[in-house]
Amino acid sequence: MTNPLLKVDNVGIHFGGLKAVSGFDITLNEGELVGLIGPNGAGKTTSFNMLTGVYKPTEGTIIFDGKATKNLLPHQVTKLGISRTFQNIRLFKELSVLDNVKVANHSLAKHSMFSAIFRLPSFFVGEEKMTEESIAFLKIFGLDQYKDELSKNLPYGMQRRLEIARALAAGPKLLLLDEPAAGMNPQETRELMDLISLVRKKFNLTILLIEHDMALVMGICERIYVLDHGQLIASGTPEEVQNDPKVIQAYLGEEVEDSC
Ligand SMILES: Nc1ncnc2c1ncn2[C@@H]1O[C@H](COP(=O)(O)OP(=O)(O)OP(=O)(O)O)[C@@H](O)[C@H]1O
Repeated sequence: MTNPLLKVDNVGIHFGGLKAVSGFDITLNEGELVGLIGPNGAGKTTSFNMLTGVYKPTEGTIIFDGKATKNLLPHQVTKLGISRTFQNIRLFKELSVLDNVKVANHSLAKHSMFSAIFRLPSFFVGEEKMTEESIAFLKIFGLDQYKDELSKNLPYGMQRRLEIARALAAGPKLLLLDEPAAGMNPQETRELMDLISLVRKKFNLTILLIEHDMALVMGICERIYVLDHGQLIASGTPEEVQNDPKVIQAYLGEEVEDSC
C-alpha cells in the first residue's frame, strides 16, 4: 500500500488556556476529496492554519509527502505543495484577474531574478510564457473573459473562483478549501461543485474541504471528518457521518442547510 499524502497525528494547539484543537488525527490518500465539518468554532480553520504553517501546533506531528511540516513557515509549506483558499476572500484587489494568477504562478517562473532585474531576453520569453499559461489557466475557471478587470470588480461568485485559480496556480498537490461556497447562491454553489470535481481530475489533486453547506459536502466528498469543540468526534462516509448520533448531537441547535 502506498503512503498517505498527508498524515496528521495527535495534533493540537492551545491559545493561553483555550484548547482550540486537540488529538487531531487525519489521513489523506492521494486523489481523495475529503470534508472537514463541524459547528461554528469547532476548530476547522485553526486546523487549516496548522496544516499551512500559519500556526505552530503545540503537540503532534504532520507529515506531508514524506516530510515533517510542523516547523515550516507558510511559504515553505506552499513550496512543498499545499495551497489554500480563505474563508474571507483574499485577493490582490487592485490587481487584474490575470495578475492575481501570475503572482501566484511566480514561484514557478523559469527566469532568474537577475534576468528580471536587467530585463534580459530570457525574462521576456519567460514572462510571455507565464502570461500564456495563466490565460489558459483562467479559461479552465471561466475567468479568461475577465482577465483585464481589477479583481475587486468581479461578481462575488467569480471572486471565489479566482481564489481557487490563484491557489492552484502555485501547482499544489494538496488543496485546502475553506468554505468556498460561503455567500454563494444555490446556482453558484452547484457550479462550484462541478468546478471542484473538474479541477480535482484535471490537476490530479487531493482536496480537503471545510464547508457548512451540507448538500455540497455530502454531494462531493468521499469521506468526512467531524470536529466539535476542537476534537474529532466522527469520521467516515457521508452516510455514516450523517447517521452518527454524536454528529447529530453536535449539530442540534445549529442551523444547517440539510439534515445532519
Ligand atoms: N489566534 C487565536 N487566538 C485565540 N483563539 C483563537 C485563535 N484562533 C482561533 N481561536 C479560537 O479557536 C476556536 C476554533 O476557531 P476556528 O476559527 O478554528 O473554528 P471554525 O471551526 O473554523 O469555526 P467557523 O465555522 O465559525 O469558521 C475558537 O474558539 C476561536 O476563538
